[in-house]
Amino acid sequence: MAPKKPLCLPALLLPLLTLLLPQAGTRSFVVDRENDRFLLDGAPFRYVSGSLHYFRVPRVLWADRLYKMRMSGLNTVQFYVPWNYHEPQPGVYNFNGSRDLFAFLNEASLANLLVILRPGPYICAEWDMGGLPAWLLQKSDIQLRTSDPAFLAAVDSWFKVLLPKLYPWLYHNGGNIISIQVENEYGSYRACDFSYMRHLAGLFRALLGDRILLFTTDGPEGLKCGSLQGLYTTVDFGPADNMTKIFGLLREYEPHGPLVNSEYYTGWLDYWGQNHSTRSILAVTKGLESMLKLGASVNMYMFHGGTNFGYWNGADEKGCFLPITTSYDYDAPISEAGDPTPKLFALRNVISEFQEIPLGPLPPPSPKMTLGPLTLQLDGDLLAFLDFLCPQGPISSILPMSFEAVKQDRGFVLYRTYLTYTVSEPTQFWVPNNGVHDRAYVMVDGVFQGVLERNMKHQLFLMGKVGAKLDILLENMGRLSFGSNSSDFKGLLEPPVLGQTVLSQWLMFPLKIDKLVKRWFPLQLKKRSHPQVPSGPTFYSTKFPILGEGGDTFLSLPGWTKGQVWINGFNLGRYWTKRGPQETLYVPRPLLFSRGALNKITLLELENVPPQPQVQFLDRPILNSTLHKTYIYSLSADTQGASEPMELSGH
Ligand SMILES: CCCCNC(=S)N1C[C@H](O)[C@@H](O)[C@@H](O)[C@H]1CO
Repeated sequence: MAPKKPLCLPALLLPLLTLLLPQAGTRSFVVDRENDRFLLDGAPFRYVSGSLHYFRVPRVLWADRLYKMRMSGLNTVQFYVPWNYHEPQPGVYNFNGSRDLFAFLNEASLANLLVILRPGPYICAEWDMGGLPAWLLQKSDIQLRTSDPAFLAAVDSWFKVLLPKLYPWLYHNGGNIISIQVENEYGSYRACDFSYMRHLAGLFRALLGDRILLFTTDGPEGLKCGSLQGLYTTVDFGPADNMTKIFGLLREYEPHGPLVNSEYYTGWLDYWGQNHSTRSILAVTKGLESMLKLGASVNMYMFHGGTNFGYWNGADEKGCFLPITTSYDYDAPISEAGDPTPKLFALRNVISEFQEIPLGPLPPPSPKMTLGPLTLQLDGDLLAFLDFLCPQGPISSILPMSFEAVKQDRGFVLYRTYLTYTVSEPTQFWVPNNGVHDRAYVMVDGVFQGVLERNMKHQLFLMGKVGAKLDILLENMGRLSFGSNSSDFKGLLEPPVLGQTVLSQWLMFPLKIDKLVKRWFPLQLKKRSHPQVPSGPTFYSTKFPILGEGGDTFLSLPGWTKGQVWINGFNLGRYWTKRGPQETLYVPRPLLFSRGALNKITLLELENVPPQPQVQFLDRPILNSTLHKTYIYSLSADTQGASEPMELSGH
């Protein structure tokens, strides 16, 4: 059902346009307030929906996942549109390949699924900066998610590109989008800026017409600041919450119309360094059954979680800085590898009590593959490839500059200075005001000295001769996606101190590591320098064939500490074996070459390489490893002294 692309007509002509589109007059999705229900084409309709994020699933697997959702008994799929995934620089738009949102809409249509679309501009989803583009922070005083004119100008510019493209996909225009959410849990944000929400509502109406159902979603505590006249109010809550109480609260905002839970949590997210989260099948199914009995429409968040490939994970800050893991399995009904779980069959049984589900079996789990162990070869330390990693050369400044100031959104920046005097005794090296955002790997003349981490209490002591090179590789571990501190600047935000001396005269090297790794594959760059003893940020790689057809697999990195992985040039995401709870990375079968063709795996190990630099491919994931408690510290004011490790409270 690929509707024809509309002309880009002025908004006032939109209503006329709908009469020209095929089937436009006969299709409708509306709220029937008299009978507390939705009507689809005039008939009573309740959606049973699931969340799946196209930006967390390789495009070649979209159809497979959507088919499984349909066969589970869902009639609708809900997904966000991350602004930062589609507008990498101001005015530069990308809707191609894995970013082709319209191809995803079409796949949903082919799977006979209606769509609930959530374009933000802020989305959260544990996604980097909650979906907002990092380049907004180049105006360092911008007030995100408010009626700040600078923020609204960027929002307007983005939505004037996106929303007209969605117009033909609206249900009443012949498409499959039945409703669109404005912002996301705005009531949980500190600003409570009603002129901002009114601006968004006006913009959506102007660009989408007045027939599409616009709604808001908030937790029970957010309804006051998150709901708005003219937008249908919905709530989100999980199996452990008091449904009766929360729906009662909702009725204070929507006395009539269908009850809607827009995010019924089937599982939960994971943070590096915290225990793996799960939600019981019994609790999740009981809650769904209760809501369906009430006639409520429900979206299960997540129905299929997928993966935070690359650097796309977001973060949370609860005392410690808590990056989200690479896996977004979410203990969801469909696993990260796309396999049906016992939770899915249990939910399918519940759904079948209330509405017809498609006949036929759910597809079985996909074939899995084991391989290895593979021994990796040392390509060289990261510093050896600096010319390739930063071909345009460094930016020089007296004080260190942030990622935003050097226009690097994610990944790594190398900060370099030279000792202007000899430090003959081990001398404390630190960054005031918790100024490491987020992890610093410190080297003196190329020799790894150790790590400083945001909100953690590490102590480093350095020595060096006058003129010694002091290098700090700064890692952006993902921008805060939730909470009030939404302007999460990255980099060395304060000049480091050695003993009593504030270090100045810095060179900043924004590193284009992904470009280098892609160039390596299939080319093998000549080693730039004789590799030193492997320590600190170091590249390793190897090539390997898959003799048979192969299958999905899970990369295990026993003994490695922390870093980034690429397979055939694709950035698979972060690993942090030493911190857990995730110990394996999902490798989708379509990333791999089979029948003997050579694949290439490249690691950037940031800390310490194991004596045996080997990796393995397993036929099952390990997402709940025992945490290494030494890596969990309390937060304290100065964050510079050692503290006793403690376990953070899980969710
Ligand atoms: C640590 C949770 C931060 C708040 N987010 C919550 S409650 N959630 C609601 C939010 O709308 C959604 O995008 C997800 O972020 C979800 C948690 O998976």
